Formats: sequence, C-alpha cells, structure tokens
Amino acid sequence: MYREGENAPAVPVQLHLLPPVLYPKERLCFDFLDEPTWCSPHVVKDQDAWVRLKSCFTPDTTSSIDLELDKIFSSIVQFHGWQRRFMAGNLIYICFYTYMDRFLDYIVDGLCFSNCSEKTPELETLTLSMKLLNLDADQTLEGSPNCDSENVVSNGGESNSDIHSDQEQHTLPIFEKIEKLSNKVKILRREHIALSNEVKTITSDSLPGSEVFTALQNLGEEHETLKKKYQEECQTLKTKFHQESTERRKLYNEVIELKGNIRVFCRCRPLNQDEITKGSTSVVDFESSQENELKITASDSSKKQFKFDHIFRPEDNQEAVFSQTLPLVVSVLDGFNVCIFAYGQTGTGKTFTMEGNAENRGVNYRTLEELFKVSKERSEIMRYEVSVSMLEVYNEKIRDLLVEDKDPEQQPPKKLEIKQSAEGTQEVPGLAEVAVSKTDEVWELLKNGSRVRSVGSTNANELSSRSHCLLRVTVRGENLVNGHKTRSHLWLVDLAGSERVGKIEVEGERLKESQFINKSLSALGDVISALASKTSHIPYRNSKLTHILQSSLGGDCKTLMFVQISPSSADLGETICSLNFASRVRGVEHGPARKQTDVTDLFKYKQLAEKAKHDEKETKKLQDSVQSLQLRLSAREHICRTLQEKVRDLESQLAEERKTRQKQENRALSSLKPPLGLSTISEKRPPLGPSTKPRLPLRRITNFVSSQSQSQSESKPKPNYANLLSSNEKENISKPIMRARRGSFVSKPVQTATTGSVLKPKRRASVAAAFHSESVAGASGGGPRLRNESNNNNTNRVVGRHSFVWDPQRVWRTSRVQSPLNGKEVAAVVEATPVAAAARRFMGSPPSSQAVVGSWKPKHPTVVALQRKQLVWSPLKHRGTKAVRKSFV
Ligand SMILES: Nc1ncnc2c1ncn2[C@@H]1O[C@H](COP(=O)(O)OP(=O)(O)OP(=O)(O)O)[C@@H](O)[C@H]1O
Repeated sequence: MYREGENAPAVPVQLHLLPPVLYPKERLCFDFLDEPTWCSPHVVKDQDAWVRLKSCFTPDTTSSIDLELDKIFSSIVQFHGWQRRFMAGNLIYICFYTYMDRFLDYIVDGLCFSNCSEKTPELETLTLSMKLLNLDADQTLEGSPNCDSENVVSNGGESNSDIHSDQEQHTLPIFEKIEKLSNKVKILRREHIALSNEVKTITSDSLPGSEVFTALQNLGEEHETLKKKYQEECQTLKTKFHQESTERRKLYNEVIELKGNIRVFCRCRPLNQDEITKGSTSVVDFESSQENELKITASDSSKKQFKFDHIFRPEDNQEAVFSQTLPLVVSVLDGFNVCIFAYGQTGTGKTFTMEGNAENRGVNYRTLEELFKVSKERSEIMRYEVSVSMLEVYNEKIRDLLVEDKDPEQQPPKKLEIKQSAEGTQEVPGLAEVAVSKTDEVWELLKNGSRVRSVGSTNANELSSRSHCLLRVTVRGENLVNGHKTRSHLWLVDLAGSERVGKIEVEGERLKESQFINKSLSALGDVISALASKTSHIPYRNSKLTHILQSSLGGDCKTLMFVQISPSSADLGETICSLNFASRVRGVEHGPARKQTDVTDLFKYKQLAEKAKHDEKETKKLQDSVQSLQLRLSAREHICRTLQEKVRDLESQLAEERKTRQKQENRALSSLKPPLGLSTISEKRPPLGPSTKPRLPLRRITNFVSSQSQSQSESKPKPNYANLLSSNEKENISKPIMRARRGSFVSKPVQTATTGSVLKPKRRASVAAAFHSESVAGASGGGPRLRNESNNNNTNRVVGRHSFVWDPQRVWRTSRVQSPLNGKEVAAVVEATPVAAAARRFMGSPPSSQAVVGSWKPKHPTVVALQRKQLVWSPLKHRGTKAVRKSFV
C-alpha cells in the first residue's frame, strides 16, 4: 500500500466493482490493487470516468450521488495526498468499505430505473458493469491481455498508447496478479454471457410452473417441519439419554444391592497441621484416577490403584458424605436392617465421619434427622416409632452408654451379654432403649453417650477412641392402610482405630486396650475373609464385635463401610493396609436385603396359635371322656334295669313266702290259745302279707344327684327330724321328704307271761317288741340301741338282728303306739346312729318326684341297700356291686 506522501506509481485509477450477483452485496467493494480481490480491473480515468459514471444515474438521484461521490473521492484523495497524481491520470485503487455499500446501493438502484429493460439480477448487474465502465474494447489498454473489449472503459481523454506505455513502464507484480484475475474474470464473463444467452432462450414454458413452486414451497415447509421435528427429537434424545444414564446407574445400584455386596466408601481426610509442619506429603492421587478410583503412590514411586463405590476427597464436607449415605439410611424406614461402620487407622476421621462435632455434624445425627423428616412426610400412611440404644465394646465387655455408671464400689455395672433371640437375631437383654422424636433429644443423647465412651490419648490421636462404639436405631413401623408392621435396626458403628501397637508406642492400660482392639478387628478380618471365600463356618463368636454384628455382616441387611485414610506419606503402610482390607470387604457377597417384619407380634400370634392348638387337644380329651362317661352311664342304666327286674322277682317271691308263712302262723295261732298281751299286739301290728296298696315301680337308681333335687337340697335346710317330731307330729307324718332307711337294732328277748317261752321277734313284729317300754329300758339302760350291720353280733344280748326300713313315718307310728320314748328322744337316737349319718348323706339324692309323691317307699332291703349305697358305676365296680347284691339276696 502506498503511504501518504509517497510517490505512487503512475497508473490510471482503477475502479473495482464486483457484480452483486456473484458476491454478496456486503462484500462488494473497491479495493486497492495491492490487495486484489475478485475481479479484473476496469480502468476508469479520473474525472471523465466519474462524470460518465455519474451520468448513468437518473436525474433524481444524480445530485445526491454526485454529492456523495464528490465527497468520497475528495476525502480519499485528500487522505492519500494523491490528488496531484490522480489528476495527472495516475491509477488509484480504492478500498473504501464504509461508504461502499451505500454507494453501490445508489448505483444499482439508479441503473435499475434507468437502463435495464430486463430486470433479472444478472442482467442488471451486467448492465451496471457495462454502463458504469462504459468502455470499449478498442479503448482499453491495447494489446493488454488483461482487458477485453467489453470490459475496458476508456476515459476518452488519454490515448491507449499512454496507458500502455505506463503499464509497460510499471510492470509491478501486482499487475501479474491482476492479469491472472482478469483472465479469470474473462472466463467468467464468457460463462456469464453464455448463461445469459441461455436465459434468453428460456421461455415461460420451460420455466417451472406454479405447481413446482407450490411443491417447492411445500417442500420448504416440510423441510421446516422436519427440521423442527429433528430438533425436538434431538432434545428428546438428549433428555432420554440423561434419564437412561440415571436409570442405568440406579439399576446398577439395584443389581449391587440384589447381589448383596457390602458397599464401601473411602474417605480421605486433609493433611493436618502437624503433618504439614513435619513436611509430609500426600500420597493419594485422585486427579489421574477415574471416577471412584484412587491411586496410592508407594515409596518406590509405583502406584497402587483402588476402586470403591464412592470416594470422598479431603475437600468433601460432611453434607456431601451424608448425601451418598442417605438412600441407605432411609431404607431402614422401609423395614430393612442397615449397618454402617467406619474403619481405619487412628486419627483418620472415623469419629469425625460418624459423630462429627457441633459445627460439622456427622452421619449419626444426620441420619436421625432424616428419619424424622421422612417419617413426618409419610405420616399419612405410616406410623413410626424411633428408639435409640448406645453401647460400647471395651476390652471385650459390653457397656451401656445411655446409662450413667454409678460408683462401681456401690453398685457394680450391669453385665450385658449377647443372646440369640427366638428369631435368630442377636440381642443384648437389658440394654437401655430410649424413644426419640426430636433432633434436639437425639443430639443430647449422642453427646451424653460420646461423653461416657472410653477415650484415651495416644501419640496418634489426642482423643483416641479406645472402644468400638455402636449406636442402634430401632424403627417400628405400622402401615395404616394394610396394618403391616415392621421392626428394623440401623447400626451406626464407630470402630476403634486399627493402629499398630508398635507404631503408637503405648504401654500399660493403653497397650491392653490396643491388644483387645486389634484382637476384635482381626476377628472382624477373619469373618470378612470367611465370608469372601464363602466357607461354611463363619467365626462370628470370636469377638463381641463380630458376634453383635453377625446379622449385619453376613445376613440379610444392607451394609456400608467407610474406610477412612490419611493422605500423609508417613501413614503410607497403614493406608495401604486399610485399603486392602476395604477391598476385601467390598468383595464380600451376602444375601439380598430382606424386609423385616415386626416379630414381636408374630411371636404373640405364634403363642396364641400354640395355645389354641393346646386347647383343641384338651377339648378333644374332654369330648372323649364325656363319650366314655356316656357309655358308662348307659351300661349302668342297663344294669339298673336288670337289678330292678330282679328286685321285682324277689319281691314277688317274698310275697309268696309271706303268704305261706301267714298261713302257717294263722294255723299255729289258731291251734294255740293266744295270751292277752300278744293278742293286743297282734291286733295292733300291721298285717304281714304283701301290701294291698299297688306297688309303684322302682325308681331308677342313680348316684347322680339331679340338679333339681340338689337345688332343692341346697335351698331347703335339711329337716331336723327330732325337732319336727316334737313340734308338729302330724305335719311331719304328711311330709314327703322321708326316705327309706335301713337300720338294725337290738331287741331283748321277751318272755311271755303265759308260756314263759322266749318269743323270738321276727321282722316287724319284733320291732314292735323291741320298743316295748320295759324291755327296752331294761336292756339298754337309757334308751333303745340302734346299730348298724357292722355291729352285727357284737353282744350276747343280741338275740336277733333285723334289717328294717327306716321310715320316720313308721317309726313315729310305732313309737306312738308302743315306745315310751317321746318323739325327741327317738329322733335323737336316730340322729346319733351311724345309720342316721349315712341316711343324711342321701337326703338330697332321691328324685324330686319321689319326694313329692311320698306315697311309695321301697321296703325291700336290697332296694334300700342299693339306694343307700353310693354307687360309682364302672365295669369293675359293677362286679363289686354284684357281689354285694349277692349278699343282699
Ligand atoms: N474430613 C476431615 N476434615 C477435617 N478434619 C478431619 C477430617 N477427618 C478427621 N478430621 C480431624 O482429624 C482428627 C482425628 O479425627 P477422629 O478423632 O475422628 O479420628 P478417629 O479415626 O476417630 O481416631 P480414633 O480411632 O483414634 O478415634 C480430628 O481432630 C478431626 O476433626
């Protein structure tokens, strides 16, 4: 480019104009030739050229354009200081973009209105070019290959030879360029002409019809629609892809859960001040690792890679840690058992992760907070009760952390042991369980528990946990819709540090603690190894820790382990140990987690079912015994019937005998002269023969007391015969309560006055004799002696023994006639005898019908005996009865 004041080469002014049809309008420009662009130069010779250019425009626009052009060119010329040369016919190459657009607008508009007959853009442009340049081929630079006859516009003022000579003089490299470009333009122009001719030949028929345009329009619309659809589809696909990846991750998690792997999160704490001061560096490389992977740089600069379910970097806060833990802890509300434990070397942040502090609350507190939140959200369909227990395993002893220890000398601490429940889970009977419903309560509780926990100072951690701390959250849930109950546990365990004894340089009590800690942790390692290798025996009982976590490590619960590591190069060995252990844990597969039903209710139902079963058995037994009793009863009834028949036979036999005897007696009496006393007696005594009254059928003998008679006997006081006899004799006679009784009495032989022979009393006649006033008084010395059969022949004064029917009516009647005893005395005697006692036993037994009727009383001793005897019918007894009956007969 030529600078101001420089001597520009004496070349004619060239105006570069690009046809708008070939190039976008905004790129139309005048250009300096040293920055040639796309078209061949058109020689425009200074003023004249511009004048002609101006004359191309319509009169209306000319003035303004004129003004404009003048302004433009004067400014250009002034700017470049080339006025002189310009005027002298030097070539100036203009590039004036700012005004060019507007300038060309003017030009094009002007041309369109003035000269163009056909308004196709190509023609217009061509015309514009021609008119603008208005050059004749002959007037262009003669012999120059750059110019063709059509394009070159001569300014008319100067001769072609001048220009030519000028060009020859100044064979600048730029001109070579121009030439090349000119050639190109020429070719293009030819093409253009050919095309124009072609265009001219195109008739309206050959032009696409309206259908084509409509089709094109439709296609355009369709294209737009398709484009829109494509964009929409793209968006949908994007969203779908995102969803799918989320879903995939979720499914992966589910697969892991179903597979039952214990999940392992790794957390690395930041380097602490002490480590920084000592110049320790971080050996944990997160950057070069993939997601959920970390590399540990070993002392020999080799790198060991570990992969876990999630890795927390030193900058990750408590919230980030809990956000990953959240889905697991919430599943306790769905009835799953969950166990989360933190493992790692001393001072790596186990307690920090699980408990945290007031500013950075840990998993324990956040878990309970979340449980309350979710249970509140679900309150319309679920009712939850949350309770908390806290214990520590210190030196293989279990200690309740929610119970403040009293002075051990006054009251020794409660000894807690692990027991297996009926459902197969491990329980600690006697462990305090506190119901919680608010986060404030929880925080206080956790604080108190942590305060009670055994801590000590080691050179690795000032407040090192010397025990395993276990927080158990029990959630009891009840579905308000279907009544289903669940009871699940969430164990939150802060293990003691897995330090090497040598490393932390402990002694005394601390050493003992460390040994216990290491023992239990190695038991944990053994359990993990056994689980990983799927051996049949898992040594859970080798330590209290593994025993209590038995169902959480290998059972049907969800387990998460935090492996805590230190980034410090000083802890490299411990870090690798912890990570190796965690990798082993991650490989453990246990059964898929299972929802836990509330077994307390189940247990209750089980007990009820057992009781019902037992009751059923008892009922069956009772039914069996009732059946056998019924059988026995029917057998006894049968026997009774047989006996009754026999009794009837016997009575008829007896009646016969009596008749015969009466006849004999009558005969004997008629042959004898009867004495006076005896005749009186015989007159008064009842006839011996069978009763003229019709005998009622024998009642059924039973040793069962009918309910009616029993109630009667209970409601009525037992009649006291002595009283009754003395107070109202007649009334007593008519009383139907009397029953047949059997008694024996001793009768003194009575000498008849006439014959002096001893009259042997017989049966009822002898009764009358026994109650003879003198003889009775003389014999007994105070009253008649009645005795039972058992007293048979116990005195030599007894001359006859008689069974009789103890009928108070009859007694009364007899005594009234013959006995000197008054009613009271007789009754007293009756009451005093064992017979009376036996009789009293039967007071309630006769059937009520008998008692009411009172007209018939069994007289035969067999019947009386049967009535008196308390019968218990059984085949055995039956045989016995038979034997007795024999004697009666
Ligand atoms: N991620 C962390 N960010 C900040 N500080 C941490 C982090 N982890 C641990 N610490 C700090 O490191 C120190 C030791 O942590 P902590 O007591 O929790 O370790 P520990 O593993 O429980 O030790 P020990 O086994 O001896 O009980 C604490 O002062 C704690 O605040």
